[in-house]
Amino acid sequence: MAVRKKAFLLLPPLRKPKVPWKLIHKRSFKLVCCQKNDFERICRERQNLLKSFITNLKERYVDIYSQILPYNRNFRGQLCLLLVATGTSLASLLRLVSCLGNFPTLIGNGFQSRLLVETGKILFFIFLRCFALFAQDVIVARIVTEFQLSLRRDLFSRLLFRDAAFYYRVSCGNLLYSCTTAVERVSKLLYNLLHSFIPSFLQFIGIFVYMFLMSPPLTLSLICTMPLMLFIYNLLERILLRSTKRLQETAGALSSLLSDTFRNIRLIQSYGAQNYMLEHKLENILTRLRTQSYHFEYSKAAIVPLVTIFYAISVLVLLLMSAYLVGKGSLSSSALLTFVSSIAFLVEPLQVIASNAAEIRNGEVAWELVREHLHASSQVKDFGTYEPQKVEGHVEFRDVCFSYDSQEKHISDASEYLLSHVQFYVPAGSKVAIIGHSGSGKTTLLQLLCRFFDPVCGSILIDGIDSQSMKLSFLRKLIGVVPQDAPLISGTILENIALGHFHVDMDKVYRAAKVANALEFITQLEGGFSYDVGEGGCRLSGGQKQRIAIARAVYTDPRILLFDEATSSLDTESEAAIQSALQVVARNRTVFIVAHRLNTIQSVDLILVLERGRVVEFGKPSELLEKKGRYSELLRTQLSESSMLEGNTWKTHR
Ligand SMILES: Nc1ncnc2c1ncn2[C@@H]1O[C@H](COP(=O)(O)OP(=O)(O)OP(=O)(O)O)[C@@H](O)[C@H]1O
Repeated sequence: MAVRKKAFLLLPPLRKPKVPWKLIHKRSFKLVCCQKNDFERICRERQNLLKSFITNLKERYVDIYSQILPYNRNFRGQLCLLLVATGTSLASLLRLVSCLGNFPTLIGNGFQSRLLVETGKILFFIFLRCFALFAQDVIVARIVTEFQLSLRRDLFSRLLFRDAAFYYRVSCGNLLYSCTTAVERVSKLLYNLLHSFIPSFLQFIGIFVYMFLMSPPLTLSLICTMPLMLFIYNLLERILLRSTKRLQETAGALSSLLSDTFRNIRLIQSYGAQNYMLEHKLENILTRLRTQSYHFEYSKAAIVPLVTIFYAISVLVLLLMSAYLVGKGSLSSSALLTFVSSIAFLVEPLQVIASNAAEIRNGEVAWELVREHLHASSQVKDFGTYEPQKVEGHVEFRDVCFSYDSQEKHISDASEYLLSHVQFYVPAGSKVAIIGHSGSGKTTLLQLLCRFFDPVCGSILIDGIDSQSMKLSFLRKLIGVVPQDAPLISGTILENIALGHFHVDMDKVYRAAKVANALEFITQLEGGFSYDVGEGGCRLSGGQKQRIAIARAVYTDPRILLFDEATSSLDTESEAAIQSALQVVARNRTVFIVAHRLNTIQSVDLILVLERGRVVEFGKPSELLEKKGRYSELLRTQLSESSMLEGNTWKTHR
């Protein structure tokens, strides 16, 4: 027992994944110096290390592939065909080797019939193997193409339904990278796995068993260098894994930079920031990319030569061993010839596996990224089922608190909330203006109403029903939104007004455009409703974009309308057009207007004043004016500012 204990302590420390080397050395040093009564604790520690080592292996080799392989729905049938083709190619190879082994005994006896039969057999098996390899290629190509398409579809559909918090957290470049390059890399991984890795592995096992049955001592001498080779291979794989991860992170950053640059190209050009973007931003990433690419390529390049060196050493050991065995008379020279001809077929799969190692690692890292997007859960849950026949549009906020980072940290103090104990009731059909300083939480309040985020506490009720108990798609149809920046998608005006509708009702489109005060300018555009608005609506003015966004919100005839006002950036004519559109649109609907300029909200029924996330005033405009509180103060400040501005303008004109 004591000897066993000592032996156990002298074992090299098991490597726990992600434990730095220094720590491992410290640990092994402690192991050697420890007291005997610490033995049980050390045993437990080692068992845990072993467990985590096995879990790590399982995660890498079993879990990843068990998730990727069944991804394709029609996978099983095609996989069976692939197994048949692989089996046929392997069997024909083994038969080929054995036929080649018979050949030396037939040489020297002229063209006898057996020689012809053996030649015919060899030809047949060569053809059979070539046909099986062709079938393998075709089946793998079909599996991989189907896999790639269904993975792209699935990823895109998951991303379309992700919540707003996700899109604030993950960069656009990362998402582009995941949907394009990462998917291609995972497909390449599957291709390598089915086309090279599994057939090569099966070929290796088949030839190995065949050789072992022929001569166990020679086979063992051949593989005596294998543990060392596997160790080196494993080490290189780890290095590859690390550099692949870094490389993919940098590639994601590059995609982010590119999408950011092209989206904001006019801003960059107008500030003359092209050289800054090129020499500072891009150069930084390219330098990182260069270093990481070299690191990756060097490790990749080292794999095949190392495998070949170990192969050469194994062959030398084999030659020595065979000389000894032939000399002793326990191995015939024809058996030796068959054995040697088999070695080429044994080494070929090893080289294939080694040369594909880098791409397999690349694919595994890309899969981690894709899997994260596929399986991460949304913070906003769609558990509600309630879909009432008729909705009036009464809206109530009941003691609502909210913070954007409530998911990351626990909030104990109410003052840390962005919106704190917000409480108000808006009867159906009312027009409410939400006012307050920039950053006071006005837009956030509207985002909560649409359930882009859920409150940390309290509830939001529509017609007295908690909005979380309603089906999310129903709730979103109930609410029309005109955001501050009035975003448009690339396509025609028609597509933008009837966004998301497969069947377009042209009468409704005309009516929506008319009430949004957009019909006149649309009919003047070339192609009218078929006019292409360009990427993000870049071929329209700010006021035109706003009016199309209003028409879009009206098209679905929502009970509640949210308007995040951005009229301050428009000229007086566009602003007047939008204001009059709003007057029409607002009829018979509950409307929330985030107002930045108080002169635009003279005809509202209620005013809600937000200050640092708290409702400081709520009521009819006349009541609030009488009260002489925050609203009248804000109104006075804005009026004096605008009269000063007008005075300045007048002076300049003079
Ligand atoms: N996705 C987000 N993640 C973290 N913080 C956010 C996020 N969106 C907004 N904020 C922060 O929340 C606060 C309120 O933002 P919000 O857009 O609601 O203000 P606002 O009153 O509408 O401002 P403005 O009048 O300037 O549009 C701001 O301090 C802002 O920095």
